[in-house]
Amino acid sequence: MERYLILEDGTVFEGTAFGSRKASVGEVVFNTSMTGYQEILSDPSYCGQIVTMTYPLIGNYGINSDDFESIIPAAKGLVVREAADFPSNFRCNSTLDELLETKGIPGIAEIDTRKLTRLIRSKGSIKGVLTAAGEEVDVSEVVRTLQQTVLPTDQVAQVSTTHPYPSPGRGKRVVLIDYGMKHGILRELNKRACDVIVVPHHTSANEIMAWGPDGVMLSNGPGDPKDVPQCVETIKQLLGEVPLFGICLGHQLFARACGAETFKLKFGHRGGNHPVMDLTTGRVEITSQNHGYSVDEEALQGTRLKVTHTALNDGTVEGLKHLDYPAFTVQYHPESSPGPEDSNYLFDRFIELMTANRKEQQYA
Ligand SMILES: NC(=O)CC[C@H](N)C(=O)O
Repeated sequence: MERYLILEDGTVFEGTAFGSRKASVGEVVFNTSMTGYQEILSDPSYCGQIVTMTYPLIGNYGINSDDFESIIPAAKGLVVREAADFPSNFRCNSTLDELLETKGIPGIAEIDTRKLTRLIRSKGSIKGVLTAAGEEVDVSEVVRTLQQTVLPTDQVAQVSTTHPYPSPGRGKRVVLIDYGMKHGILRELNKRACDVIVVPHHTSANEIMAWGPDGVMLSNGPGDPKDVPQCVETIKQLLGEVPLFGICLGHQLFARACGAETFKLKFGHRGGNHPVMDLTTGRVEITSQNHGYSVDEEALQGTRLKVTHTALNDGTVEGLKHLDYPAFTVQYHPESSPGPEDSNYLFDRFIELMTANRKEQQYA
């Protein structure tokens, strides 16, 4: 059945519908990962976005019960060149088409994803509509409405947990602030025996400290860091009280809490092979990334933040540490899911930081 992807600049892509039959609106972005579509679709940071996969064959190993990064995928749509009809993998228990249908996410196939990606790269991330399957539309009317549409700014509230919950361990007590957490972060902490309490994004610093944490983890999440100023305030209050480790949105919120600025990148970094240099060691990590905003390096002057990592593709800030307090953050995804695991060591660094801080407090 036919379906259209219509962009706010008037470009129309005609393709075939799969997944949910309904229409949807979102910011159209592209991801260059060759595999990992299940993790990408279920990464809550894609809330409100229509994701284009640049790799031409998607769905070929199906969907399994192990690789979800959240229970309810929040992406607004999926755009592919070819959607595999007959997946083959020993873990596969449903098709991509079935998943998208049950979760109410529209998909479009047979799209020239190279052309679409080049368009996004030259014009920047752009609003788009996936039309309802089989429905004829008045393109100029759709474009006009789309141009006037303001996309929601409450994505963090949409995907964060509403109640605190434990993920117990016998090791370090970590309060994990859920701005739209990928399960991979929790998995990495639990793998290191952490006693994790996941809390909603609006939890106050007092409530967090009342759990007696050894450290606080600031998760990834969707949207613009400027849209959640109360989360920035909470981080300000936590800074210096407890070791902090932030990932992606957590990194951006931390930077803002320390007086830095963030800005929107033209088309973002989304993929599984982004090279990042660790400026301390000179070592290059191949990283998994998904972000549309970035910390402004120039605005770091006058703050107590030091750049620890930079992106080799465009030189933007990829890691920060605080010069006075035990706190560090990265823009990329050390939990991978999907992608290379080169930066997994950062979770060990967080454990070491918590241990060192505990010792310092004991002998203070
Ligand atoms: N993965 C993330 O946490 C993304 C952070 C933020 N929403 C951005 O797009 O930059």
